[in-house]
Amino acid sequence: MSQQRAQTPAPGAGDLLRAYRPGDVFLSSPEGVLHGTGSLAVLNSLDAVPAALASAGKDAVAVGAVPFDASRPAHLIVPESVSTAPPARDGGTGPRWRPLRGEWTLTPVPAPEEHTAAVERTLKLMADDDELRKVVLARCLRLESTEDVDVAAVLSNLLRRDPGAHVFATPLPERGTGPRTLIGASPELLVSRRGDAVVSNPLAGSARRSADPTKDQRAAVGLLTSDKDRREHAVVVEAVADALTPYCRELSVPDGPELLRTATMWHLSTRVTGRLRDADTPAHVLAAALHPTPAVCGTPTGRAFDTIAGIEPFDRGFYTGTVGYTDARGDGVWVVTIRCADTSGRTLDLFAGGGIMPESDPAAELAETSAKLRTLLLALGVDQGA
Ligand SMILES: C=C(O[C@H]1C=CC=C(C(=O)O)[C@@H]1O)C(=O)O
Repeated sequence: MSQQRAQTPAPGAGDLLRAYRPGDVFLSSPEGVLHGTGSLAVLNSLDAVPAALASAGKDAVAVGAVPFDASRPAHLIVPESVSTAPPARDGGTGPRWRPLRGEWTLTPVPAPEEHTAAVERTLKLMADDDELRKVVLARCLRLESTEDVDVAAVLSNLLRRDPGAHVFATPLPERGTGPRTLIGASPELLVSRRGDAVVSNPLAGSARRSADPTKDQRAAVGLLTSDKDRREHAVVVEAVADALTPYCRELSVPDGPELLRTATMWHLSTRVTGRLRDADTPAHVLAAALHPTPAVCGTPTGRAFDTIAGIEPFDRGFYTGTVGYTDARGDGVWVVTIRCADTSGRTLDLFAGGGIMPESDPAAELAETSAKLRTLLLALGVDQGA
């Protein structure tokens, strides 16, 4: 395989954003920005990453997406050329707002009342099965435009609204409607590895933010003190700690969650940190061990997975999978693929889900998915009910 090239002189985050074209890979996180062009290799499994990186040079990276159903093919790329930059900054220095052209038609799949009914069915299943503690149910919102979707503009708007999020755009296998892209702004770090330092930041438990500061603060305090949300969150932290324990000689799990805010949502958040037992364990191996956490699937994993397959009337595809990169040293960042869309041509499929606990209220769960869909809708300039 040819050697991957790195760009010099070092560019800034804004330069990389301006250079992005559909078909490229772009990942921005609080740790830095990565932009890859061209492709030395396309891999359909995380298992193929080490061999591909070994032949692509000492600074090579493999980057891309793994679907929710990890038994299905991943889509990972070893780009021909990779540029990196320090993190995108907050405080008015972000990219300018880029309006999208065209008129939108919105089609929810399933219809909102069917999602509520699906939550009710799930609650019934949980009532009949003591072991089924949590199931994450999602819905899809299909947007059709009268114009081709300007993916670079959506990426720029996501980054402008949420510079601290993990903002990503990565190509997916085409489906006959032109280049296809997975794009989003995830607040949830599945795992990062730098040397022997490991970090995972599970989220679960959500409240919609408000433009009114008093209401916004009330929503945050309500979330932090909600027993139901703290239990929903604890289930995820427990699973993350269990999955990382075999790989870590030290693991630190805070006693209780703190609040994390995005432009549209409050979340309960726990930052789990550790030190690797074997410093040769690469980032994507940790990601594979963690995925799918109960933030996107449920507890126990197998039973929740089957429940989702029996109830959700659409294919999650890459939504609730993981997206990220591993480099030739084994360092990398993998995030949970949420607050995202699968787009090609004039179509965007948006997704949002929420954790169903035995005490969940179906109407509140529907409202939570609507609030989460706003991350993408607002980046598209669509400010109407989802
Ligand atoms: C599944 C999603 O969110 C997860 C991450 C954070 C909070 C969640 C919740 O409160 O239910 C979800 O577990 C989504 O945004 O589609």
